[in-house]
Amino acid sequence: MGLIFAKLWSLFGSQEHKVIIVGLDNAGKTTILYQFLMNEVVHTSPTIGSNVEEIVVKNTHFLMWDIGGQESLRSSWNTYYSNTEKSIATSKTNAHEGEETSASIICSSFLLLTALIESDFLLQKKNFIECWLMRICGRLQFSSLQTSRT
Ligand SMILES: Nc1nc2c(ncn2[C@@H]2O[C@H](COP(=O)(O)OP(=O)(O)OP(=O)(O)O)[C@@H](O)[C@H]2O)c(=O)[nH]1
Ligand SMILES: [Mg+2]
Repeated sequence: MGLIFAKLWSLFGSQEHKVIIVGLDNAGKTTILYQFLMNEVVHTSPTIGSNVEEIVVKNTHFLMWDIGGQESLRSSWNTYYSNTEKSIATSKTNAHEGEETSASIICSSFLLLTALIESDFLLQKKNFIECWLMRICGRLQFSSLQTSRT
């Protein structure tokens, strides 16, 4: 685990990195963004367009883009992908549609969140992030991937 984190951290360096949070409407993207930022669950409304916030972990700046997931907005998702190094995917726990989420995005999500979990800054969010990851793993049957990374 430590080795994976070291490799990831060397990739991140001390620059600014663009991260997008994608998923279907009502999946919890905006909730996650502000949970990262404020460590609390905030009241949300459906996102029209996007929200963007900066999170600083040590010297690394993550520009987090939370993109609206309503059906009418999904055709614009690809416009957010330029210069994006990492994506965080969200899926509903009780919706069949969640399976549309691609495995590659889930893998990226694992890599980024594994790094964030190891950082001092987000240590207090460890339980929240782990629960969320397990939720995704359970939904998409990725438990073997999680095991292989520990
Ligand atoms: N029970 C439960 N509710 C959640 C969770 N995450 C988000 N919610 C609720 O789900 C609703 C939608 O959350 P949002 O974060 O606005 O969803 P979103 O993915 O940003 O939705 P769009 O902006 O429409 O794409 C809100 O009422 C949240 O409080 C969760 O983990 N558990
Ligand atoms: Mg939203």
